[in-house]
Amino acid sequence: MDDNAEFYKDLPKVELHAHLNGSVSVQTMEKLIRRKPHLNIEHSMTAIGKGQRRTLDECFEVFKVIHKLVDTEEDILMVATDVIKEFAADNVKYLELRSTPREENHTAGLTKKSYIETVIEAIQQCKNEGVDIDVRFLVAIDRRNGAEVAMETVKLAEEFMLSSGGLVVGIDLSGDPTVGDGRCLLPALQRARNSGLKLSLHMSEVPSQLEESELLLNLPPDRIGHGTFLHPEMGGSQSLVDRAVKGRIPLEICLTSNVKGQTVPSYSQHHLRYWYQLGHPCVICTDDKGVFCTDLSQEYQLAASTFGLRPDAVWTLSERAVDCIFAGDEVKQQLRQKWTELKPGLLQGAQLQA
Ligand SMILES: CNc1ncnc2c1ncn2[C@@H]1O[C@H](COP(=O)(O)O)[C@@H](O)[C@H]1O
Ligand SMILES: [Zn+2]
Repeated sequence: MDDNAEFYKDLPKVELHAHLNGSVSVQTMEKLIRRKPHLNIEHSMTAIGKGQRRTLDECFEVFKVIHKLVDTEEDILMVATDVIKEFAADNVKYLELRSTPREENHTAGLTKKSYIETVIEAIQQCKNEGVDIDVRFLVAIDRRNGAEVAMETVKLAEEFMLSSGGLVVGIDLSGDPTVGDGRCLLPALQRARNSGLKLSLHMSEVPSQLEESELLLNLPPDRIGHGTFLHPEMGGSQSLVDRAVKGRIPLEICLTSNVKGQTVPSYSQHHLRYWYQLGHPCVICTDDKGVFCTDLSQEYQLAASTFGLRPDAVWTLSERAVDCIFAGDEVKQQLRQKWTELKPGLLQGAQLQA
């Protein structure tokens, strides 16, 4: 990696693909482990360090461990405020957090509703404290839980879309891609779309999801998570690519997540190359900054060093991400203004160093 780390850190950024419980930092994890010593959980069980890789299956085991540590309103409030502040410290100016509402029978009071309320409370607390970041929330559907839970989740999201003052903006479809069938989730996703919730769907994160991806693309989604195996060279199809291109449906790109989860063999073989060369909207994201030990600055730096992007191209990548956010035009305008103000100082500095 080049030593121009400061440029990537100072770059104003937009984060659109961050799972709350995958984004928990080492520092926050320490606090959680101290709260629940009886669980005998060690750091090595909650993160995948430098140079390490896991199968995607093993990644999903990590989430199970983290969920044991984060199972009360108090935990969720702490985790969410810490995560928001960490993104802000990394110069993320706009963040869409996503999380799967859980109810925990053994802990008094945690319901799916209070789960969402607690995340919203964290967002509001950060706002009241003047943390310099605009945060929105996507309510997540875990595909393994089936059609009924998906519908229930959409109804909850609809309620909060109306009552949260614009904080809940959409739905995420995620969870272990090797489990469950996206087909049965279509009615819930369709309903979400009709009610004005935006859709960000994990699609073709693993091979042989061709049919499912076709159905999901018919909705269509507002953004695609990963899309690793959509294109023909990866066993996808030209018609899938054509549809994504025609709809200009942005791809959320998570380099380290894909390499550490071994769905992509190496950074240089990442599908960002394919889509970037097409001129398709691609947004650099972290996915799970805690689990994969990264941050958004590092992901931008990796994209630049892997694909030879000069500072002005990196700037354009971060600026274009603003076009892909789910919040309305007014927010987009405010962000564009911010980017315009910051541009001269940052690019001049980068050119001098280059
Ligand atoms: C690595 N690639 C991935 N693919 C699919 N889903 C993923 C994921 N990474 C995270 N999640 C989803 O996010 C949950 C954890 O955050 P929340 O408890 O919701 O905040 C995981 O349980 C999974 O459903
Ligand atoms: Zn994801």
